[in-house]
Amino acid sequence: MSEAVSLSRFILQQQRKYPEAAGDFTLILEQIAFAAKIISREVNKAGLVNILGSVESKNVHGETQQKLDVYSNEQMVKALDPTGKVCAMASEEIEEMLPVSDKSLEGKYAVVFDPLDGSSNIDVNVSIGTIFGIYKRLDDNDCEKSLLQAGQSLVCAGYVIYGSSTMFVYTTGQGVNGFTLDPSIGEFLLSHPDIKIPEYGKIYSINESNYFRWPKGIQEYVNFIKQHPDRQYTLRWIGSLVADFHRNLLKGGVFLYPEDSKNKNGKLRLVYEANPMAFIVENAGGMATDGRQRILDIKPESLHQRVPLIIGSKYEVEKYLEFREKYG
Ligand SMILES: O=P(O)(O)OC[C@H]1O[C@](O)(COP(=O)(O)O)[C@@H](O)[C@@H]1O
Ligand SMILES: [Mg+2]
Ligand SMILES: [Mg+2]
Repeated sequence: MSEAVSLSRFILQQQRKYPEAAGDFTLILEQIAFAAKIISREVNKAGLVNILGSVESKNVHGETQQKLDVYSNEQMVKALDPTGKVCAMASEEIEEMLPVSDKSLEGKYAVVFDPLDGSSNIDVNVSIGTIFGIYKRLDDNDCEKSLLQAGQSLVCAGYVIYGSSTMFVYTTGQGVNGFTLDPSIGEFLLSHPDIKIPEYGKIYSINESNYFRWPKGIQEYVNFIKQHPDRQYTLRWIGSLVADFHRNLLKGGVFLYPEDSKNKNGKLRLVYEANPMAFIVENAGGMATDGRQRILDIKPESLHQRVPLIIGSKYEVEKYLEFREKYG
């Protein structure tokens, strides 16, 4: 039986590679894992405690906020701000940049997050998640700028999946590693070292109910993979980006939330959904594009801008780009 390696020990071992490191980054990552454990506890007993359903308020996207959206957002802020290491935060659930307490103004990092991903699945006990990205502070005077950096400037990105087990998956640019929560000891333990996404996959994940609103190139691409001459593809759509992405990361495949006549820029948000996932997939050997350019090259203009997202196994994403090139 291989030795159990806790997330805390793994993070510390990574830190030792940087003798100049002061431990700020380590503390931030530890606090995100801490918030994830608290959210996981509430998710696991969601039907028993008053955390299902929605609250009156709507978020900046006009979506009715779920109680768990609000609760998860609070846990992330409560975990990050007291560190004094985070000078700015951006969350899906909050319109403006999140204010931080005075002592954090000197913080060297900025954190973006989707506190609860897959909100439409909360009340029906289907896997949901949390997504995060960490940037180095850009400018001493204007910390908000640090939140609007291109994804290629991320120093760390990860997600937590609250599914049959709770997993914490992250990368700092040197490989992608997955840790499973052992509730009996309250520790994330290394269970999926050095994850590599297969170059080819047989799974495609797209909300086909948007078919007739797609540009021709996307319709032709989906028609093609349904009648692929050599390989039998299968459709899987959970409706939680984290869960659909996680499955494809392990098994190979492609996730697509492209633009359509209703959602001109797709549905997902660049800063705290597309960028962190793109950083992870590239570090696992995969690809992420908006159909025209690499997601990580896009310079965000606003905290909540949307972007078409095509992400997953290299061959599958390249095949998609071929069809867009050919049919528009
Ligand atoms: O309802 P649709 O159109 O299938 O969209 C599902 C997508 O929307 C999302 O739920 C959006 O994320 P949030 O739940 O964080 O708002 C993604 O997780 C998922 O991939
Ligand atoms: Mg989301
Ligand atoms: Mg969300």
